[in-house]
Amino acid sequence: MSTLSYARYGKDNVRVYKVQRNADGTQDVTEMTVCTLLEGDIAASWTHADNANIVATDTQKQTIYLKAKQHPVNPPELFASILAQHFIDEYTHITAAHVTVTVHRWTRMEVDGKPHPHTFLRDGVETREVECVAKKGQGISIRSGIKGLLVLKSTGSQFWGFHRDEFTRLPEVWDRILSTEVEAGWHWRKFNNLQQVEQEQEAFDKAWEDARKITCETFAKENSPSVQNTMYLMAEQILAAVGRVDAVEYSLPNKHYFEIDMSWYKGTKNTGADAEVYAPQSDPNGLIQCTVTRKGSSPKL
Ligand SMILES: O=c1[nH]c(=O)c2[nH]c(=O)[nH]c2[nH]1
Repeated sequence: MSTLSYARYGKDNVRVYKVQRNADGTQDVTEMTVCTLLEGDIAASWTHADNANIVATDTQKQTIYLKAKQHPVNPPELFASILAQHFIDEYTHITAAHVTVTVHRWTRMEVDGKPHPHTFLRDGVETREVECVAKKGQGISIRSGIKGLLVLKSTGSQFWGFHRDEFTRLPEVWDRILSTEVEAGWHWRKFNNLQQVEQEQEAFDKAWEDARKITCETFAKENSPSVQNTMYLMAEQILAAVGRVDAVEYSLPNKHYFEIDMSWYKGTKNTGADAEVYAPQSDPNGLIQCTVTRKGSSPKL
C-alpha cells in the first residue's frame, strides 16, 4: 500500500515587470520572478486522476499578472501576502499558499550627474527575496532575504587558533583575502492577517536596507577572526535593528583565493607579505551557516 504524503503544485519562474508613472514625469520600475505553490484537498489529482480541484498552474500565472496590475508590487512582502491570501480566500479547498518573490535590481542611472527619470541599470546579480506562506485560519508567515551579494576584502581577515590534528594542512593566517556571496534571511513574527501586513508594510524596506547596510559595513569594518564570528555579529545587529524579526539566518560560502608560489622562477617572491597575484578558486569552497534568534525565544521556522 502506498500513500501520497506530500503534494504541492503551482507555477514557478513567472517573470513580471511593472512600471509606475509618477506625476512629476519620472518612472519607477520593478522586475521580479514569482513562484506560487498551493496545498489543500488536491490529492485526488495524483491518486485518482481527478483534476476537479486543480486550479491550473496557468490560472495561477494569470492571477499573478492580474494582482500585479490591481495592487502595489512594493514592498514585495506585501505583494506576496496579497497573492497568497487571495489563493486561500478564493478557493475553499486550498488550505495553504506558498509564494516566493525574487526582486531583481534596476538601479536608476545617473546621466549628466543627475538621476535619469526613466533609465536604469542592472548593477549586479544580487536579489531581494521574499518567501510568504498563508494558511487558512493561521495567519501569514514571511521570510525576507538577500541573495547573490558578492563582496571581497583584500585584507582585514584572519583565521588562526583552529583545531589541529594529523589531518590538518592549513597554515594559520593573520592576513588573508575574504570573499563571499551573501545569502541572508530574516523571519518576521507571524502576521495575524493581510491587514496587519498592510499596516506594518513600512518595516519591510527599512529592514532590507538595515540588513544590507549591516552586512556590508560589518564585513568591511571588522578585522574578521572567522566567517563564523563575522556572520554572528551581522545577525546580532539585525535582530537589534528590526524588532519584529525573531530569527536571522546567514549562509556564506568562503570563496578562497590561493597564493601562488613563484619562487621556481628566478626566486620570485609572491607569498606571505609579498603576495600580489592570487588564483581565485571556483571550487571547492567553505560553507558556513547559522541561525541567530532572540534569547529565550524559540521561533518555529
Ligand atoms: O573563516 C573560516 N572558517 C572556517 O571554518 C575555515 N576553515 C578553513 O579552512 N578556512 C576557514 N575560514
